[in-house]
Amino acid sequence: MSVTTSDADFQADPRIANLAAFLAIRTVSGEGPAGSYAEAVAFLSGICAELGLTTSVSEPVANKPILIARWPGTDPNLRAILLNSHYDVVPAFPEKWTETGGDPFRPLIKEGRLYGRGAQDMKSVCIQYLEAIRAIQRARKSQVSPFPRDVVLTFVPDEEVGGAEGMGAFMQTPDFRALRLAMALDEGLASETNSFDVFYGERAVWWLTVRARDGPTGHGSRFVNNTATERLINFINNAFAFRAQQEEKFHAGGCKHSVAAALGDVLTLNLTMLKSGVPGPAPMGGYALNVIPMEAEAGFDVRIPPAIPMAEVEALLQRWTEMERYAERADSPTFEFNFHVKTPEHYVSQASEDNVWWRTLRQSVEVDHGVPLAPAVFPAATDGRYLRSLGLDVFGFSPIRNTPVRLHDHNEFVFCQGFLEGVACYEGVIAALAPVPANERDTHQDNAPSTA
Ligand SMILES: CSCC[C@H](NC(C)=O)C(=O)O
Ligand SMILES: [Zn+2]
Ligand SMILES: [Zn+2]
Repeated sequence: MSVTTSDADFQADPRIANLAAFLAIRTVSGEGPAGSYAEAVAFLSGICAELGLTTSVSEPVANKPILIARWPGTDPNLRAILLNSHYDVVPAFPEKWTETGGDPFRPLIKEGRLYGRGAQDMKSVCIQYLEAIRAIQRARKSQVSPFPRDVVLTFVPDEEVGGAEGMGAFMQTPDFRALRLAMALDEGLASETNSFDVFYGERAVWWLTVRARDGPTGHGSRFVNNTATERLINFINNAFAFRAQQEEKFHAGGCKHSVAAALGDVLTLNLTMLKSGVPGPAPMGGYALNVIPMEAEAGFDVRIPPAIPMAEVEALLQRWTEMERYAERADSPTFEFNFHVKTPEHYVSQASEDNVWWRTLRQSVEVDHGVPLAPAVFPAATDGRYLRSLGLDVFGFSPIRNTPVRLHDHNEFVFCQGFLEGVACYEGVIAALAPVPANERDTHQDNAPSTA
């Protein structure tokens, strides 16, 4: 992307100024008391008021406000288009933010880039939605929507910590049901290529601990076999062998997508916790190092692509506990699985031409805006899974391209020019989706609460 505008020009652009001001609000999820959540909602409400949008706040969990804004359309019988975004961000390590002088919450424009925590994930999208509506209103010299469908915006907290007290709680409320949604746009990822990545589904998340318990013990000077640690290590090695196959598949997959998007096609499994040992005296490192522990535990983050059935992974977990040479022994440790997060099923929206929402989005972005779309499975979990679990078509789309993926990373930034391109892109997308006539895909969805 050639940058011809100076940093001073970008600084003077009120759309970029709005993003910079929003980036300065410290909305780190989990950093209570949630004063900054309220500040973010007040800030966004101010912009909504400028645009004449009706707003309300839903607070199913105290101090975790969801801002709802509505741009009413001309036909109240039609279901609404939802533009969802989260306003919380992940923590940052100030000393690593070399581009902003050590403060991730002091946004800075430098060489056409706007730095700040949340620049990609996903405060840029929050502001792009609003600025796109402003642009449509300006072009028409009216704040009254010309489109049949309502456009609803939801700005939610806590996505970064799993969304249970954000979108997860909100979708159970009458406030959510009152939205009467037809489909939704939600977050995507920055793309390192010239295309925009668009996500029609997500990998399922399994966070589990595996415990081998009641194994043989004894003196650390002897050959004690079939122990909890040995069996757990074997389990881990089996898991890692499968992981290696998946990694090979990932590398063989070519470069159709950015790395992050290509992850959506394979299963990843990482060992994120490991513990064992018998407590002992401090001089021995706090462990009785000459006693064989009867128990060992490992924790894993597993992400399962829609192409791999969950039952297959369940069967693998069982198989990895088996170790042929100890099959007949009575002293084998018992394996216990504890799932701390377990996405129950894959929710996938149809990214094909016979889905009117996909067709309309694709035409708007590819044909009208001239940017290719690369459909993919989101590698991690977003609030999109809650919405998809209701049967809604959801497309994860952050119109940021030719940009290194810096979400959750130091010196997160967007190109100012790219941010403005995204505003123009959403102008077209909103103008394309909001007039879609009643169709078979928006009459059967009742947006009822779900237990997902
Ligand atoms: C179980 S919810 C976890 C949510 C988190 N989302 C992101 C986008 O990092 C993740 O995928 O780890
Ligand atoms: Zn995000
Ligand atoms: Zn995130």
